[in-house]
Amino acid sequence: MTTRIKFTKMHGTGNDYIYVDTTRYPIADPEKKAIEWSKFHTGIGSDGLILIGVSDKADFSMRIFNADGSEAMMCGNGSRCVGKYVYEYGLTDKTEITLDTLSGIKILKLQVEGKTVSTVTVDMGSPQETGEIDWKKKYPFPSTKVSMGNPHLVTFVDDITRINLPEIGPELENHPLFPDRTNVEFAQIVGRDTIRMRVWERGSGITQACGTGACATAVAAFINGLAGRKSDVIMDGGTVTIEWDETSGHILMTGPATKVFDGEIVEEVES
Ligand SMILES: N[C@H](CCC[C@H](N)C(=O)O)C(=O)O
Repeated sequence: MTTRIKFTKMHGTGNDYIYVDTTRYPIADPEKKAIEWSKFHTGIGSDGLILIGVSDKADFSMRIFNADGSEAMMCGNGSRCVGKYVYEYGLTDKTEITLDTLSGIKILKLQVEGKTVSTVTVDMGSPQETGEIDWKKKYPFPSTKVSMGNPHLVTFVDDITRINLPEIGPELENHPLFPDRTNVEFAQIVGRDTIRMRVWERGSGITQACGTGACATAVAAFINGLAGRKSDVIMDGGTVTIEWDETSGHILMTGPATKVFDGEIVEEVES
């Protein structure tokens, strides 16, 4: 017997995922499929798998699985692409959408040009925890922990090109200080309210961008007096604008969402 699963490949500033509408194509074992389909040479190739579903608390739900199969609480770049998907594939005609995630309900505002969604602003809620880490002699820099529902470790350096991310990324991701591991961001202030950031993502390694990581970086920059409440975060795959709204305390992330292609997975299953 064969199963057919239609999917859409999308990216937000280069952070690419496989998107499946589980109202039409249910996925029984998403952890396993995320590992299998994310592989570049034997699968589709992506940073992970995102499942779009229904919710009794919001317009839609989103689940995100990293390339190693681990499920995360939230995906900033992914949430923008979900907004684009549900509008362009006719699941809604609303341009303000609520999205149920493991880190709570997020509000998406779609910027529409004709029939396509070009950019999305996501109300990411408030940062849930911050803290400073002094590594003492272990590392020559302090770091800032910021939770956006998922854990981030942000470190500011004078020259980001000198950071060996493939080496230090997994070291910090798996440091004993972080029982659930952590996402790892290195950042450099390159102008007024302009931050260059690179990321080693928990469960996916180096990605082109990280939406929650950009939020965490902007929060850490403001806390450390390195930027104002609104800043542009420039990542390998593109730039997002982050605003820490003073009145609500919420973080607003605005950035692009791009569709790459539609595909179909046809799998033989034992009957
Ligand atoms: N690797 C992250 C999930 C993906 C987040 C990122 N791609 C984003 O855009 O926020 C974690 O394990 O918490």
